[in-house]
Amino acid sequence: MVNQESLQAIRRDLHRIPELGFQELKTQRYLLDYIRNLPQENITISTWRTGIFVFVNGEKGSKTIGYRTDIDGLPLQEETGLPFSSEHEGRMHACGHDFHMTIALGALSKLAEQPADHNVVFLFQPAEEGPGGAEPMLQSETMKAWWPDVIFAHHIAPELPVGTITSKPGLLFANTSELFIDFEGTGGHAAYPHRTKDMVVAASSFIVQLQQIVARRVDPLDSAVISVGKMESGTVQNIIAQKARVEGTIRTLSPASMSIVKEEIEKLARGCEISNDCSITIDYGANYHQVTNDEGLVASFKEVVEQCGYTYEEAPMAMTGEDFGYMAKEIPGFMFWLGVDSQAGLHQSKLDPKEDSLPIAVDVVESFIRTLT
Ligand SMILES: CC(=O)N[C@@H](CCC[C@H](N)C(=O)O)C(=O)O
Repeated sequence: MVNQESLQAIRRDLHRIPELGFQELKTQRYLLDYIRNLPQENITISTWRTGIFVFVNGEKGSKTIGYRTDIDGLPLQEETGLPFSSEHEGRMHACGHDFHMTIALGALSKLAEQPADHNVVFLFQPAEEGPGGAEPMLQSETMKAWWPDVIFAHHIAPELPVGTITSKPGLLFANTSELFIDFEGTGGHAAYPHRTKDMVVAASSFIVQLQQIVARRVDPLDSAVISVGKMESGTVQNIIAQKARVEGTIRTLSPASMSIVKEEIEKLARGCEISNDCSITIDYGANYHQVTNDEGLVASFKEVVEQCGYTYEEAPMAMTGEDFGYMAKEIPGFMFWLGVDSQAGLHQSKLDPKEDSLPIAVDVVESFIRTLT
């Protein structure tokens, strides 16, 4: 029985066991145990690394709808104080993937019992937060065999009230690239800075200059964000640091601006090497393609949301990244935001989404799958 109570129980179980990308072994086990307890007549299960595909045969089976949920957590210590808080030190479902998985299990339970006209392929995808599971999952043999005609996914939106759902045709999420920069100079005694190449100073000035790329190199009618989330340097207060490491992320609304930002970062690095007499290496880590929503699918989805009696609003573009962008690049698709009303936002240690949004999401997902022509 899929209801508020059963969905809440699943969500709380999953919330306790967040795991990082491609380490989601307990999560995969939990999902498989749940799925294997559903009626099996209409479903076929296939695992892929730490993820899972589930194919649900439709009554008519003329079309296949893809529905993707992400399954990984974040490297963050939870501070909600909830009785079902994360049992994994320094790991938290602070991006709502526990909600996403629960909604998918709710919809899967309903379809396994009573299939839709169309086939549905559920993708429980690892590593959305990094290093990116969508692109390799898309290239897997199972995906090729069960290739969907359309695909969709969702994300919780803490700033929206429960009962409100938003999306938009066209560009929804940004292009992203991770950014890891290592500086190496010459450390030494803090009393003799002139005999050293101070990497605290080099990295600090580099970080400040990064913002000038956004302000002066990117077309203001386009948009870019460079955020540094972590900086590490030095050993003790009276030793000048030999090394520094800066970790961040780049977001742009077009692939062209992403190239410009990276070219400018390289130039800045060469200048910084000369002026600080140091060496700098740059690694761009995981890169995600922008999410572009299919106009026709969004229009059909809006109708479904309103027919179900919920509020549909047009979403603004967001600088958030989503590796679902790779799927929507290959297959007509879209994402939507689900209102979950939490004072703390995404990637915050006190994120506390309201669980009464769960049955609403299951209702909308199931109705969309059943009514799509
Ligand atoms: C929805 C969301 O929060 N997605 C993440 C995706 C992370 C991409 C990658 N690790 C990066 O930081 O560039 C986001 O931070 O937007």
